[in-house]
Amino acid sequence: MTEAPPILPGDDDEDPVTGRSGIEIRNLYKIFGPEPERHIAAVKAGLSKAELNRKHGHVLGLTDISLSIPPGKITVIMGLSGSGKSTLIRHINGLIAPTTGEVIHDGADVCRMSPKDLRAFRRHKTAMVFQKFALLPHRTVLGNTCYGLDIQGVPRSESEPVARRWIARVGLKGYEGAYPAQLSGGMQQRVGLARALSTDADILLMDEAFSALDPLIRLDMQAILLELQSELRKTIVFITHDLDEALRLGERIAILRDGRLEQVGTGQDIVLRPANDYIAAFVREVNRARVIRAATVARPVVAGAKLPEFAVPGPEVLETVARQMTAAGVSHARVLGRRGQVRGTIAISDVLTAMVTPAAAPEHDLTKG
Ligand SMILES: Nc1ncnc2c1ncn2[C@@H]1O[C@H](COP(=O)(O)OP(=O)(O)OP(=O)(O)O)[C@@H](O)[C@H]1O
Repeated sequence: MTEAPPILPGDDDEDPVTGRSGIEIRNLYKIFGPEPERHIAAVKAGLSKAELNRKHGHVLGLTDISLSIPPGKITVIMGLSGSGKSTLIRHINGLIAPTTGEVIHDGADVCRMSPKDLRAFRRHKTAMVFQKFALLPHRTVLGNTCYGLDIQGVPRSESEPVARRWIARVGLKGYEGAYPAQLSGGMQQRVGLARALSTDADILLMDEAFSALDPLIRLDMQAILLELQSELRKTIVFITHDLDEALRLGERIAILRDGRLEQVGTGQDIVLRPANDYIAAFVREVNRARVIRAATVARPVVAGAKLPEFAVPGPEVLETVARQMTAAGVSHARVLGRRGQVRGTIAISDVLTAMVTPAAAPEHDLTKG
């Protein structure tokens, strides 16, 4: 196949069980200000962000966030500026304590860990990739990549081979001795990624990690992340304010607005079944052909009917399916699941209709079950 790798955020088939623990965020509230506890009851009773600010001079950062972050998947947290994305991700590694609520990982509440346990959790279980790269200017690529292992106390004789491996994996072999100032933005963020991966942390927290990059470099980094993730299956929490990036990367997408969760679901869910007008407006301009997948539009197989010979993968996006069917000169195709099983059939007219008509797609949604 000559196509680019398909965009596969999704609900087509179950992912293999990774055996790792995810993150469970429960009823999280965060009020910023000198006396957050004084106002929590009023906020829980419905005091709005604007009222809290006007009457009491406190800022409501997060309101009643409950979110399951599954292990081994990329969960994207998206929202506009000020919606609470950074505040939420900082709760996950305990950089911020909630006013009330819990962040459970491996049976322990990150918000209530002792300083010692929290330090160990941050160093060994989580790694962060930042928007502004956060590389140390006086360290080489190799020195920066070793940094996470240095603070874990791993000797250089052990950390350097690991770091060199990851430097090669992110495409920077040969640059081990270069300094950050000698690298482009994209290359610096590859170092950021190599540094995060070197620690072997299960949880990768990526805060607008690609937002400072030029569009093409950004696409490149997204592709690198997806490729690495298909093998590593880390628990990744990726923050972005960019819907295209969210749809490309997110196996699960949580949309925040003013500190509240508006919708959580797959990219398909959000584009095809927006929970409210706000989300609908958000996704209106999305290129549906690059989001909706063949399995979503497929019709169930009719017993006894002859199956078309031409086959398309169920997780493939419609843009690619349309191209494949047109190139093959076929009007109908079988739709296959990830394991090669027949999921249904698809007509080119269904593909084209779903690409342009908001209501057309969910009718025969075979992505569930
Ligand atoms: N330390 C703080 N003190 C007071 N208010 C804060 C603090 N940190 C965040 N806030 C407020 O909490 C809300 C959420 O901010 P946050 O930075 O989490 O949003 P964001 O979605 O990450 O925005 P951006 O995309 O601009 O980074 C905003 O109203 C912000 O002003």
